[in-house]
Amino acid sequence: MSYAVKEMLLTLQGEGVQAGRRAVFVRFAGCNLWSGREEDRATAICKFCDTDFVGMDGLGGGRFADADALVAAVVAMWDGGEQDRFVVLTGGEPMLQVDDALVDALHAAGFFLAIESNGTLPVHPGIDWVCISPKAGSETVQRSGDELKVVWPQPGTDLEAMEKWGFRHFLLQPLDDPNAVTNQAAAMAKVMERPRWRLSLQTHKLLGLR
Ligand SMILES: C[S@@+](CC[C@H](N)C(=O)[O-])C[C@H]1O[C@@H](n2cnc3c(N)ncnc32)[C@H](O)[C@@H]1O
Ligand SMILES: Nc1nc2[nH]cc(C(=O)O)c2c(=O)[nH]1
Ligand code: SF4
Ligand SMILES: [Mg+2]
Repeated sequence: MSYAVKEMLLTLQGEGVQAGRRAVFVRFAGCNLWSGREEDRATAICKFCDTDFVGMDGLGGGRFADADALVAAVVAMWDGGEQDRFVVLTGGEPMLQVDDALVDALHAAGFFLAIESNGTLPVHPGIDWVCISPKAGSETVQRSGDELKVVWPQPGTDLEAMEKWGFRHFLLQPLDDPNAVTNQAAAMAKVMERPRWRLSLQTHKLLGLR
């Protein structure tokens, strides 16, 4: 299978329990909860997306003919030794494209594989670190993994029900929109009220990283 990649970048994982780790990000093109067009945002299932995932025109992006071609680009972007190789598969929705061939080829190249997924599709069982970020109005079928990262506030979200899901870590990430300061306060207040949850900040935005 070929892969449509919006962009590829070397940066620090900014969010969640792995925040601070050097990582290659592979941002797959396309999502099943929003077209990515601004004129469709108001009617999309996911309305608050902070990401451009349309097309293959970003830095390091393109159409990769097969898993070996994509992994060669990831290795080149890693630009380091063979230890501690870390790749984050994101998007868009990566589970629309991630398959056995890609997971096997990334593992063969020595990478630890993390994914950022909206949970509407089962995550590939070979992924080493599963981050699910559910979206109100969609069905979360992937209810287990390493971290559940809920963007907050998000009307229609039942945190108590989610606490019964099979995750190791439960995170609230303030919604980044024009009300970001209010949203940060709401997320902090919710963590004080429900200590199962901890705060996830988008540290790359605070640091001016991509
Ligand atoms: C752009 S999404 C791509 C991966 C996948 N489609 C998903 O939603 O998990 C990456 C992460 O950014 C989060 N995110 C997107 N827009 C956000 C916003 N405006 N404020 C805070 N987090 C946001 C998502 O919830 C997700 O955890
Ligand atoms: N630095 C950085 N960390 C991230 N963690 C998750 C991201 C994403 O968009 O999936 C992201 C991102 O876009 N940049
Ligand atoms: S599911 Fe993820 S990529 Fe898709 S629109 Fe929502 S935040 Fe953006
Ligand atoms: Mg992002």
